[in-house]
Amino acid sequence: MAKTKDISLIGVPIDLGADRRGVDMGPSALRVAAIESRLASLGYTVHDEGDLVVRRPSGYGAFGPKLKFLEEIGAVCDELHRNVSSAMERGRFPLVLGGDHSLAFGSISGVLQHKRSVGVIWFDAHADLNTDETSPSGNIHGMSLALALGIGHPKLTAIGGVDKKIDPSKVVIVGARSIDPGERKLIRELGIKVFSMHDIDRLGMTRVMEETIDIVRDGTDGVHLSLDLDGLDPEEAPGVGTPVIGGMTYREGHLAMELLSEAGCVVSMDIVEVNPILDHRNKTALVAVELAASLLGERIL
Ligand SMILES: NC(=[NH2+])NCCC[C@H](N)C(=O)O
Ligand SMILES: [Mn+2]
Ligand SMILES: [Mn+2]
Repeated sequence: MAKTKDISLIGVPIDLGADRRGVDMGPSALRVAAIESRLASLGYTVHDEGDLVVRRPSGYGAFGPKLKFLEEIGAVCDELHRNVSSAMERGRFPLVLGGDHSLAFGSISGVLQHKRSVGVIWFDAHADLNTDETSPSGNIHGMSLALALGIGHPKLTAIGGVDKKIDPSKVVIVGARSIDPGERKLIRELGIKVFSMHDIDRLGMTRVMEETIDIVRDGTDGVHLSLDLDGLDPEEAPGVGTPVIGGMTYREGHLAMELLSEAGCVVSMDIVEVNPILDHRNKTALVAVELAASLLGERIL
């Protein structure tokens, strides 16, 4: 699908944005699941750029339990912003291997450096639209979409340049089934389009993705896909830290990727929340690699 034939794999071994430890081993689990050779078999030249360095904290840090590990997460997102940006500068497709979902505002700000306007598809059981004021947990992985919209702690929203953020009318959340009260309020205020599991059940994935693609592609010059594995049902993707029952099936996930691949609009991607400690025989990383391969052009026939 993508016009670019070079992919940069950027590992971000961070688990500080979430409560359950172990998601920092996600990049390794995805490599063990053969992400590099799978994408190479589709004709891409894959450049594995290794992992970013994540500082080890001693406590929650200066901002306390309402914004846990803000300094370390901010530092790694700043670094990721530079890495994604330089991959795009070299004409490569940045594929970010997480790590928890806090990293996404770093990758999105990197993409924004190169595009006038970017659409975002947030594939997730959650909305990740909390701020330090609304978050029930203080975990930054539940705040990253809000941060990408420029909402949240200024120390984090400043990453990548304050003036350029994504437009809420160009964001679509797909697969949501666990939304906090403050997030619901923000979704209404900003008019963010959400296809919840209820909508997927009623409309079917084909219609959901057709409408999603229309929204994110219209008036933008590229789409960032942020794929949180907990969007899938825990039956298909058990290795995640915040599983929510009633998610997408394996086929629904694939169909979404195949339709996106046909649309040819995705320019960058995150794979996040793969936690091998909670997984069964690397099942979740293997599914993630399947989905990435579908997105990047693999077909049944
Ligand atoms: N990326 C994720 N898995 N986010 C889960 C967020 C859970 C909850 N909404 C919170 O803010 O704490
Ligand atoms: Mn998420
Ligand atoms: Mn999630």
